[in-house]
Amino acid sequence: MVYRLEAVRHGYDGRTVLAIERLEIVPGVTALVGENGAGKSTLLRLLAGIEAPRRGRVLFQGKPLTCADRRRIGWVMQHPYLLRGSALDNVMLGLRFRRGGDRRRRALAALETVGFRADPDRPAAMLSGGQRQQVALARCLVLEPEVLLLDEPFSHLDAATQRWLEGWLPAWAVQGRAAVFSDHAAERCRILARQVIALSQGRLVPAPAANVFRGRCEGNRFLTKGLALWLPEPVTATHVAIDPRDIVLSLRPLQSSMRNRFRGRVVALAETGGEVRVTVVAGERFEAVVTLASCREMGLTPGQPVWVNFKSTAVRTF
Ligand SMILES: Nc1ncnc2c1ncn2[C@@H]1O[C@H](COP(=O)(O)OP(=O)(O)OP(=O)(O)O)[C@@H](O)[C@H]1O
Repeated sequence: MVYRLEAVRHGYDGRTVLAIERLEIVPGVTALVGENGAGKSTLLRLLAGIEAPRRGRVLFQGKPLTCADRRRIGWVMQHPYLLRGSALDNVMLGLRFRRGGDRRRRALAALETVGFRADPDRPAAMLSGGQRQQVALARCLVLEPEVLLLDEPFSHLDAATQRWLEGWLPAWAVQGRAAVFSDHAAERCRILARQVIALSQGRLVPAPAANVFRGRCEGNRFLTKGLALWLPEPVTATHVAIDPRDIVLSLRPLQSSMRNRFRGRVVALAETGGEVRVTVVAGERFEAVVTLASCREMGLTPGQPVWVNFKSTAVRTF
């Protein structure tokens, strides 16, 4: 195990933004997924040792994380800060305090590893967002870290570089190494990562971070702002989550045992790898995943009325 978090509470200005009772991160690729402000970057900063939690412990390879461990952990920020000078200067900079000669050769090799195709002597100020990400990644890799923490690494990359990173990340995170990245694309997280950590409002959620609604329980109903959902049994909870794959869309009310049925309207459709993610507003904003074939069969288009159906047992509470 690479990390273990125990009873961690962290926040700013007296506000708790992260509350994690227990979390273990294993070697390989781990994805952090959640809405804007869910706490992904905050968690990455704790894993990087840049900030210490207000309460609780972050263990790194079984021992409390210390400043000395920081040199074994590479951290690439969402908006990497590059210094003046060339791309190559930026990568060589990290090697200033490291032993071993031929810093230029090592830095060039790191740039090549991350697929940097521009002139290494090009001033950093003239690089694109994606190239800056690559330089920041190379600057980490040249220090040969055991762990890589990447904050939304895909967000500024063009399609080709995204594909490159999708292939590179799992290939790097082998032999005990760990890579943790945050992302908004739940699909990519599921494909790339061995472990997906879903966060919502600073808490771990036991489901993909889609269809997470806040509210209160009343018997075996859960009341959100816009809906009353059926639960299998009365519980106490402040949130519910429904896996998008547990939602059945239909053009007419279904004759079935599914107790949760809501009439709504399609607002967006996004195709990924033979599947379509359909966003429907039906009291709340739902995401459902359907096959391309059934999407075509139903003739789903934005604005179309549809029914959102799911079983009470598909509603997870926490
Ligand atoms: N330095 C800070 N000072 C005050 N509040 C902060 C600070 N950093 C983060 N926060 C707050 O903590 C919460 C979690 O923020 P965080 O950046 O970790 O979320 P995130 O999941 O990474 O979001 P995004 O996907 O938008 O980057 C937010 O409400 C944010 O406003």
